[in-house]
Amino acid sequence: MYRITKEFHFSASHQLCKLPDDHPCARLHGHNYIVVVELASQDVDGNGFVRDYRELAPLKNYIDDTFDHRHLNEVLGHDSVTAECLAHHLFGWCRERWPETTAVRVSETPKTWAEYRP
Ligand SMILES: Nc1nc2c(c(=O)[nH]1)N=C([C@H](O)[C@H](O)COP(=O)(O)OP(=O)(O)OP(=O)(O)O)CN2
Ligand SMILES: [Zn+2]
Repeated sequence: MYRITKEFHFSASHQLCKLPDDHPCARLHGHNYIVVVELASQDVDGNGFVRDYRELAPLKNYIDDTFDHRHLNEVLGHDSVTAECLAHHLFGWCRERWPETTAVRVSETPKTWAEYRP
């Protein structure tokens, strides 16, 4: 099995309104998010690729246009935009376009990662 990953970055605000008032993440705050998409395949194509990294450019465009420097509660229309939620959302977006998508990971801070892998 071959696996490839590509990393994307964006900055955004969010507020986890379901958390208790004394939880710091219940306050409006922001992160420099990192997104990693993973694709896997038993075989490579004639170029030796699972998929050309350059074909993942639409994900960069989607992230830049939809999430970068925006308020994620407004973008996704709810008050619980966790890293898990973002990983799940972006997994669905990628899987629709690239069937070899196996996982999406999202980092909010240098110490944390959430992954969606069905
Ligand atoms: N499972 C999850 N837990 C938390 C999420 C999340 O998306 N999934 N999100 C948050 C906050 O939005 C934010 O990410 C804060 O995380 P935290 O680790 O608390 O960040 P700190 O830098 O404050 O951590 P320190 O331990 O103080 O370094 C919270 N939890
Ligand atoms: Zn946060």
